[in-house]
Amino acid sequence: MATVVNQERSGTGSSTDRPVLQVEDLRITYRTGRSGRAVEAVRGVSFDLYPRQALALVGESGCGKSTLALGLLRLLPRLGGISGGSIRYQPQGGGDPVDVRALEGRRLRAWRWSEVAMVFQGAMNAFNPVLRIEDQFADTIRAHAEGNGRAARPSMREVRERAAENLRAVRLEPARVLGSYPHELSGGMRQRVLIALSLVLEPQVLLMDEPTTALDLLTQRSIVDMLRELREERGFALIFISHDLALASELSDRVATMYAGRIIETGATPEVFAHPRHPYTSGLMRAVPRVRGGGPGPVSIPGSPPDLAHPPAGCAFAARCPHVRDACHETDPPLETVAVSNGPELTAHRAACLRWRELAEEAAAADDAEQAADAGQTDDAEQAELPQQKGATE
Ligand SMILES: Nc1ncnc2c1ncn2[C@@H]1O[C@H](COP(=O)(O)OP(=O)(O)OP(=O)(O)O)[C@@H](O)[C@H]1O
Repeated sequence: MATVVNQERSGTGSSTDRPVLQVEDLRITYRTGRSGRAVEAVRGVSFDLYPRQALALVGESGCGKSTLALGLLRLLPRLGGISGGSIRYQPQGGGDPVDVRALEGRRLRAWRWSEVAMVFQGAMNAFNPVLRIEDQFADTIRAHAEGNGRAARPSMREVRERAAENLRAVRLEPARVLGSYPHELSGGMRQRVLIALSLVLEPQVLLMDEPTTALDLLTQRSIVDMLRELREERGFALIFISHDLALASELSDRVATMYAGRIIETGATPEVFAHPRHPYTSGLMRAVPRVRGGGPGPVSIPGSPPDLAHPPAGCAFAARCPHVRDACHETDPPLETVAVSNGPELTAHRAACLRWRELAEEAAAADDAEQAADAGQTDDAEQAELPQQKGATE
């Protein structure tokens, strides 16, 4: 087990870093309807997040990504709650780890935002529409100063200075933005302001739900570049939720595919996308259209995720899996280490599929056959060209 823990160390964090967040067998349950029927939306999720690491959570709608993020921040709606497992947070510069499940009241509010902050989906709804941007900064900075028992209330000048510093960090002109109302800014600017607001208390972890949804492609591009630079400059770890695999591949060091409330595949992002070992991850990748064309067109995954009020026996993906066998309906496979990448990002690649070994062998054989066919075609083409070239020189 000790080796697996070491292999988990990954991303840009060094192997001597301690995880900033350790999530162990986390379970989150919603009570729904009059009967209070239980729906387990997160069903035993474990992962370690290292300083400076960026982890992408991918998967279809309803797989539990947002519930997991809200649970990590203890921001679940009233009918939801953590029903099992643990979340441990390691403060920067040492100190005792924090049991996040045990935080309450003032301590919880002080921890949120100043240690772990979240940028929610939909930049407009996250603002108070009647407050200028500088007042939104003032609210955040002052609320946390009070929460931490600071005697003097930060002055508006201090607020403006801190806000300006953070706005410049997200490439916005403070003079243009501070006095504006949210509706006076473009979508891309609002998203940048939200990122600046979430970073103003210098959290160690930033959670983002769909960081670039509803933005045009060029704006998405600049937000992605900015996030990458900011992470390098400030050294926070990032967890982001995305439906967009291209974004995940660009912005994350590590990816976790979620399905029916579980992580069913995880590993260093380049390794997982080059060699997906769970048929669900492969299916998600095949469902993405290729911008440059070539190769087969996108293929959707038939069916939809299971109803978590009645989770199926065995593998939750079995009903939709093109490689299903009878055993898949009986056994719920655990995450198994399928490969270890020994590059700068030492990470265990793990997948929860009974058939991963066979499928990996089949995929390797198909790759070999394809390469042999390509080589054959090249030889044929060269042979076909030779007489012409000869003819041309004669
Ligand atoms: N407020 C709620 N009350 C009851 N059940 C909920 C609630 N929110 C989510 N769920 C249940 O939890 C499951 C996971 O939902 P969640 O929103 O976390 O998924 P998601 O992967 O983040 O989807 P999306 O990408 O659409 O946000 C849903 O299928 C639903 O059954």
